[in-house]
Amino acid sequence: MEATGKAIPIYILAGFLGSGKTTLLQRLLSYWKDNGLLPAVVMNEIGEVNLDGVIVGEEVPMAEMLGGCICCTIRDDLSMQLYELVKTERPDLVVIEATGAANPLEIFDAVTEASLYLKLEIMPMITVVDAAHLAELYASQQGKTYRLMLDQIRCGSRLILNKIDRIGAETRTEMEGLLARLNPYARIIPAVKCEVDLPLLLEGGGTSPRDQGEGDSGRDHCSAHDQGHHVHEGDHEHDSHIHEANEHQGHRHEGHTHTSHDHVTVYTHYFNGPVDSVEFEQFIADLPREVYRGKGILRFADTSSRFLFQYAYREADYLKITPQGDVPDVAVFIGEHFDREALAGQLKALEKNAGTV
Ligand SMILES: Nc1nc2c(ncn2[C@@H]2O[C@H](COP(=O)(O)OP(=O)(O)OP(=O)(O)O)[C@@H](O)[C@H]2O)c(=O)[nH]1
Repeated sequence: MEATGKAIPIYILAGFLGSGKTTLLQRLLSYWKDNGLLPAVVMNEIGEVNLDGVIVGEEVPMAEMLGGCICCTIRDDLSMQLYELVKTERPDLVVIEATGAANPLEIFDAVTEASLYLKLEIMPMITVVDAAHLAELYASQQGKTYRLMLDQIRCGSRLILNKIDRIGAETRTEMEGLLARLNPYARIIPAVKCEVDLPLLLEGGGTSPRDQGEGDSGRDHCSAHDQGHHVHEGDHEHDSHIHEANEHQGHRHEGHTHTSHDHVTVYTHYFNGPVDSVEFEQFIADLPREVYRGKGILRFADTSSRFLFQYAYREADYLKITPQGDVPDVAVFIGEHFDREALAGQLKALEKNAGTV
């Protein structure tokens, strides 16, 4: 067990599904590598395949936790994964990118467990917020997604208000004000594609209430957490808050299925062959509103290339890629209570039209 030596900084990237965590992760990894550091990554995907791993590339040491959410059923694995990663790769720092459906408090708790046998320094938590998505949910003020987003905002020490290209100036001012009210201690950084001043993002400790010796008004979900620079030494004072959060969100810690969060539905589709690009784009455009995230790798019948597609908050993006290694043609859809059978039927029809089944 690691008793001496330098503490390893642990960065937790929080933020709702599709907000831009992987986009930020890519920037951070390049930045650290350019500065001669070896970063390692723990990736958690609620689906069965790690497509973000394909984006990040093979040269970064990575632990994958698939098919569930860190904060629920597989959180006990996180400390083991961290331990293994640190022992085998000896990285200079570790980034944990949790599924966007995760409650950051519970990830924090899982990291705490690892700090019992590894010397870790938990760095200020970075939350990425999809500005357009937040604006829409703020207008309706309801739903589990909105509450989860609020929890993620309250827990961050750095809040990246991302995708400001998708909102107007007035909404941007409104959203910046909202973030400041929800979390008066965090640094708010507006951005497009998470293009932020990285040294500034990473610099300094947290601005947590404890650092400043202030009260914790407005941080009811994260008030017990010092998100600042410190070596975490088995501090358990946050437990009661975590249990509150669990009850509040109706989380279960056992009986894992693909719907480990009661409100989250996941459908993973493995393609039997290429599909028509126009038909697929139409299928994506017609996705029900309950599907809020989609990503995958597939082949189109009309080109020989493979494409990575991304769908987040009603915006789709296609990128030509050549994945390393053996990556299947697959698509993962995540949302709230959508009809998996219907989606499966539509995708099978696309395959049939292209003559692949
Ligand atoms: N319009 C716009 N799109 C963005 C911006 N930042 C990221 N995106 C796109 O949003 C999609 C999701 O980005 P990711 O970085 O994969 O999001 P994520 O939070 O890692 O997603 P999960 O891992 O599924 O939770 C991608 O298609 C990105 O290219 C932005 O500032 N503006």
